[in-house]
Amino acid sequence: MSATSSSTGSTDTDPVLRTSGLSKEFSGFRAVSDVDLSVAPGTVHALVGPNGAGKTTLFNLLTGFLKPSSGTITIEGHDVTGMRPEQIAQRGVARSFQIASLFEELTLAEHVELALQGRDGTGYRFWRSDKRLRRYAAETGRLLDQVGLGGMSGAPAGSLAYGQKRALELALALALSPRLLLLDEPTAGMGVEDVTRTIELIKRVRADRTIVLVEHNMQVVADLADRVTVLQFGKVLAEGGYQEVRENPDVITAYLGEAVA
Ligand SMILES: Nc1ncnc2c1ncn2[C@@H]1O[C@H](COP(=O)(O)OP(=O)(O)OP(=O)(O)O)[C@@H](O)[C@H]1O
Repeated sequence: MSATSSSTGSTDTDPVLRTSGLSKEFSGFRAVSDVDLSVAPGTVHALVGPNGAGKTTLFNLLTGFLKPSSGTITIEGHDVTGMRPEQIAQRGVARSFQIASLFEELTLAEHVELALQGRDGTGYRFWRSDKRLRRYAAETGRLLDQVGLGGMSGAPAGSLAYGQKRALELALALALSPRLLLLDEPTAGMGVEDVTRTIELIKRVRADRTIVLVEHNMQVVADLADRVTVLQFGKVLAEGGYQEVRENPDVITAYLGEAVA
């Protein structure tokens, strides 16, 4: 016997995330069409594809921010189809937060402490919970260190540079101790140095978890992804290792089409 059974009845080689026939229509337009996706435990799985291929829509379906028109989503063997984002989060899934969700005047430490309170279900009552927040000080420090913001815990989020804000978002997602981490374009809008730093950061935090990332930057995909799913027109065009998919003639044609457009 090579795989151990967990309390959910799944094994450690079963997919962490699986979709079957997953589709999303917007007024009759199929943005995601019949997608079968299987994400193996402990892997970094990239979703790529030309503009408008359906990556963000698929990401939003996986995290419960959109409800599928048809098909199913299972996480660690549990059917989560149609569940709300917070119900999916309770299953050990976190997505990267958007910068818009940061509060300019709250410090980095306060952001992380609030995320930790949210994880523990103690609510977000930060205006009367000084004692509670101190409970989280050590964990907060560790998380900020992990994303390279250790020396800045008392700084307001509004004072951070763009790359640092993205690093803080990652710390907020990690605060939920997710087994499955979903990252939507973690390097979007970054300069070369921040991209390199983010790649190293994701390499550090990938231990003991599974990561799905939507990413345009092929260098990032090449460096990080064990498996790549290429989408086009809402459908899976190809899947495999990075080298395998980049040599796939259909993928080359899809990206050339985008370059010409
Ligand atoms: N809420 C919506 N209503 C109608 N159409 C939508 C909606 N959201 C997305 N679409 C359409 O669905 C298709 C897929 O969009 P999506 O944003 O998922 O693609 P993407 O691969 O993430 O693109 P990009 O790389 O440009 O971000 C596009 O044609 C888009 O216009």
